[in-house]
Amino acid sequence: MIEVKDLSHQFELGKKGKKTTIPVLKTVSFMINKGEIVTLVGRSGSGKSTLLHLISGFLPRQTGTIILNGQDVTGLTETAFSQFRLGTIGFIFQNFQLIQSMTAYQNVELPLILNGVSETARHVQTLNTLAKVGLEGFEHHYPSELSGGQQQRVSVARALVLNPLIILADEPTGSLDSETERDLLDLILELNATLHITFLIITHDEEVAAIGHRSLAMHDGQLIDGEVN
Ligand SMILES: Nc1ncnc2c1ncn2[C@@H]1O[C@H](COP(=O)(O)OP(=O)(O)OP(=O)(O)O)[C@@H](O)[C@H]1O
Repeated sequence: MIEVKDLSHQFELGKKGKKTTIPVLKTVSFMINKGEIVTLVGRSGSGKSTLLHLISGFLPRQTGTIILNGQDVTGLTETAFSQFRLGTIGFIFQNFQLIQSMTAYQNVELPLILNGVSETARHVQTLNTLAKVGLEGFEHHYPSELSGGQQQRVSVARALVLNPLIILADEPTGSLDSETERDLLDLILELNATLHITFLIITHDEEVAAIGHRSLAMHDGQLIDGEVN
């Protein structure tokens, strides 16, 4: 489902004539099968977010190959990648990244609007998805009127609404207390079991790492052997 081959990345700092190159990823290769939950662990600065941003196309690839659901995305134009991403990948972030001026309903409806779904179908899918994450009755609440756990559920619903095959998550429980964290982990396990969504989850948290079928460990931009839980 996710295949990464010889992916390297470097950032350039400084102005012309005084440029410094920082190698952040060094020929990273791995494969994740459909339906796996894989956690990505490693010290701060080891390159985890950079790897996730390259897989999602948020950062332009420099060298190496990324294949998602059998499609080599490295040859796609930015527009084609955006379209592909919309129907294939959902995202969950530590700080939820909800649009504050929109209700829970509107936040979840947005990907459907971007994907050209009709208003009637949008209504059904948005309500169904909010129900799936246990947020019936909270449709008209703004993010500021929801708890952290509820906001993260809205962001999970937004990630789910276009039926993605893959969900990429960057420290999804980083802003949650331990009880709310457990609820979110149970939701991830349920989505994986019922919808067979493949998850790649960056985490520093042992409880999160424990739900993975496997763990990939990064060190200084390189992948050191993954562990099977
Ligand atoms: N836009 C950028 N420009 C320059 N350097 C960057 C940029 N983004 C990240 N870096 C550097 O790349 C390295 C890897 O960063 P990255 O965010 O991928 O690490 P991480 O493992 O996700 O860390 P954390 O666990 O703290 O989120 C760090 O040294 C960081 O300073």
